Amino acid sequence: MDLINLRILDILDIVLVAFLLYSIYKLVKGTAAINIFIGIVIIYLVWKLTQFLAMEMLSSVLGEFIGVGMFALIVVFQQEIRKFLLMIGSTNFGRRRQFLRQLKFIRDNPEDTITNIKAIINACIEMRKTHTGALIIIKRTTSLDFVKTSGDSMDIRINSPIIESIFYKNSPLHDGAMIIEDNHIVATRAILPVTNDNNIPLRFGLRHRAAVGISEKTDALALVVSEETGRLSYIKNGEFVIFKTEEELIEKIKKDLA
Ligand SMILES: Nc1ncnc2c1ncn2[C@@H]1O[C@H](COP(=O)(O)OP(=O)(O)OP(=O)(O)O)[C@@H](O)[C@H]1O
Repeated sequence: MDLINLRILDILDIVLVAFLLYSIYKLVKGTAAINIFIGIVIIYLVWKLTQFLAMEMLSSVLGEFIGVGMFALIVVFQQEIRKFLLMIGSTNFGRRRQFLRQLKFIRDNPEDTITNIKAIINACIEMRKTHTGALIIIKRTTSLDFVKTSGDSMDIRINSPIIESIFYKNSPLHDGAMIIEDNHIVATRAILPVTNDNNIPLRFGLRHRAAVGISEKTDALALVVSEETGRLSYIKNGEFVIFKTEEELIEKIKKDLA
């Protein structure tokens, strides 16, 4: 019986390690960190080999290096570790969030709690036509207080004309990002952290880099209307999400907010 238990646990152990390694690989894939990740794996394998071959000196040097390296890793992979923890946190909290939302419906007015995605996308469609640049951030679970404080605080229930007029080129509020929480615009002119990802094509400037940056550091969703091309982009978890039609985009955002 014990043997069977041990085997099941062993399999579970291997599956979990494989999942962990795959998650780390997925996070660092396409970034400069992939080379560091491969470097660490190589050093670890060489260390294990020197231990196996009883090469005392080299093994102890590499052992020391790996010991100190753990702290260095936390510094080097700070952003990736943050993203990883966020990824775990948001999947676990997904259901709880839905439950809390349902509780909120009972307590609050649904017009305040359910984000009017259609109104946001309709505003984006209008802004596309006129090549009006826009950067809209929708909060999920992570607090956006640290970016809200960089802009102007507001409390406006979402509707398309308001969004369009905020981003209207001559509006004093058009610069920076708009922050949305539930069904309210809670800040405008917010300054977002810009991503360091070198893989973003050069044609994307600071507006897009800021959208990628905030979606890397938090679980917020970002919508960008390009002033240059009129293109509408949807960014989640630091990546551009592909969609064919506006209806498909609305469905995707609905799902991501659920
Ligand atoms: N860190 C930031 N946080 C919030 N908004 C920003 C940030 N950086 C730039 N922006 C906004 O993006 C606007 C223009 O940026 P830029 O032209 O470099 O972006 P872009 O990605 O090329 O977008 P577009 O395609 O609209 O030109 C700025 O005027 C500002 O409103």
